[in-house]
Amino acid sequence: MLTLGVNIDHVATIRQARRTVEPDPIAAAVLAELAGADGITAHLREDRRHMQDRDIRLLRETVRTHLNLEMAATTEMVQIALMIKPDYVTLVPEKREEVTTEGGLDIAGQLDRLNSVVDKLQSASIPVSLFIDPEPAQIAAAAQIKAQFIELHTGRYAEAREPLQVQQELANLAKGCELAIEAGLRVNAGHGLTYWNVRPVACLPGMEELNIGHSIISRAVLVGIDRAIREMKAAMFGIN
Ligand SMILES: CC(=O)[C@@H](O)[C@H](O)COP(=O)(O)O
Ligand SMILES: NCC(=O)COP(=O)(O)O
Repeated sequence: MLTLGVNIDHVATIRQARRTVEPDPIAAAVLAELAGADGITAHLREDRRHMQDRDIRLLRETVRTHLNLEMAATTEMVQIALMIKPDYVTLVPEKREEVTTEGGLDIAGQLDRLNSVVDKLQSASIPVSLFIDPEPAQIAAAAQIKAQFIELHTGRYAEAREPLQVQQELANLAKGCELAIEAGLRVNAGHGLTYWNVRPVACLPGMEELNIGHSIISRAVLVGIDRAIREMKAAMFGIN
């Protein structure tokens, strides 16, 4: 059954705009779970632009579904993950200057380094997901280093505007999903998914979890987080 991981980073983005204590992403996570979130996703960026270390510690104590910690594959982040023990880690590429995560990990280009990070996390019983573009070489590399999951980066699909381009990007995601499952990987997806574009991705055979943040939190500012999450689940499952 397809699940929804609600990414609460942008609750922290609003708090950090004033370096104050509200809104608290921990409260948002509790409300998200009450509204039907199947998991909570949080990205602890190296520059701490939104989530803070304290948030991750408290989320670990309070999340009742599962906690997906998104992080760069750095020594500092691996230490944090080993201490926090999230339910799974998603390794993502990070650039200080980017507005948001611009592309997937180049696993094929840093196989040894990522292999060692995946090993460290898995040795501590933390399953690992790798955030990648739907490219056959990256999928093969993810299988080679024995990650349990990949998360297909849906950014190019979300940004496509011409109908043919949208279809092409969706076909790339479908092919990526199929190749990954054949290679023994479990498949999640996310980035840039909205109420309007989520359904075709939700329908891809074998898709396990969609991680969605910006669109849900944007709607939550206007209609409340409970309604925003219930409406996203309805959009995923094609319920009007
Ligand atoms: C990896 C990913 O797609 C999301 O976690 C995204 O990075 C949300 O955080 P930012 O908006 O800081 O990029
Ligand atoms: N990994 C994707 C994610 O967690 C949420 O991305 P977005 O919906 O905020 O673009």
